[in-house]
Amino acid sequence: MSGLAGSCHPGPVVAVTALMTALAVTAGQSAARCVLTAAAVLTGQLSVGWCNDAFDARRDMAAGRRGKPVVDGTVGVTEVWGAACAALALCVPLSLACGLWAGAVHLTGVAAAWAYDLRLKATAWSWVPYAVGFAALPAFVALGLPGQPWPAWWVVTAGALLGVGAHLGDVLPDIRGDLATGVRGWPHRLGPDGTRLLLPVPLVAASAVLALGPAGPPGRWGAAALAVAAVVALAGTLLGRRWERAAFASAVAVAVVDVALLLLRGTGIA
Ligand SMILES: CC(C)=CCC/C(C)=C/CC/C(C)=C/COP(=O)(O)OP(=O)(O)O
Repeated sequence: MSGLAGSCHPGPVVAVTALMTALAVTAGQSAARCVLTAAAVLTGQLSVGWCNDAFDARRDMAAGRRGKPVVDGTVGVTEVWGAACAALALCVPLSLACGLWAGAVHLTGVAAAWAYDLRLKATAWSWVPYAVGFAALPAFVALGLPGQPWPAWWVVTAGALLGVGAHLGDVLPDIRGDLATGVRGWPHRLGPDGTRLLLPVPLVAASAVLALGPAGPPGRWGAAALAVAAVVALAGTLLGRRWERAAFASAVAVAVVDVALLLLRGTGIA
């Protein structure tokens, strides 16, 4: 059981599910709908995480990659595939139970993420599933509100930008190891320096869209958050020339600002 838990990419699964549940609450979904939204997002994320480890198992074993349960032998590849398919099978009705449009949008995001796992991860298009998947998540929450309102442009755009930033940040620490095993996604083609320099751009752009996108002035908190994000990103870019970890840490800090802004703007996403 711990092997299965470890191979679902538990960190992102918990973080994305918690964030979307919080967004559902602030956006004004009913308690029952919030539970349904959380369950749909959880099963979608689990299916993508398990599919990723199951599909990569042979390569990870050949590379003797540490920290992967299928490589350590704490879970079998067949079990991980079974879990991925079971989670996906649950995700379909749970998503559609939030409404036809909401379900279709969420399942499009999940399908894009499976395409990442099965094919696009090792291509120049590796950023596309992240953009589509992360844009779909707030759209799913908005369309799950009473009356199925269309999401605001700025929340979908910010989601896509956060997704691109998440992709660059996820790959940055692994670029050199991945290149040794033949994976050549978009960040690998940019190289470690190119990825490090580009990383803050979509994240600060997301801050700007979240602060300035909604109608009316950004307010004191919005303006302060945007200023903090810009300063932290600049510091990360300068310090990152010497310490790559500083670039990564500053990107995480800007992403935290983005999440706070997203929740602050939660009531107006539709
Ligand atoms: C709506 C929705 C489902 C959105 C998610 C979007 C998306 C593309 C997620 C991918 C998550 C994932 C398993 C990354 C692992 O990447 P990796 O294989 O580079 O990392 P690893 O080698 O460390 O496992």
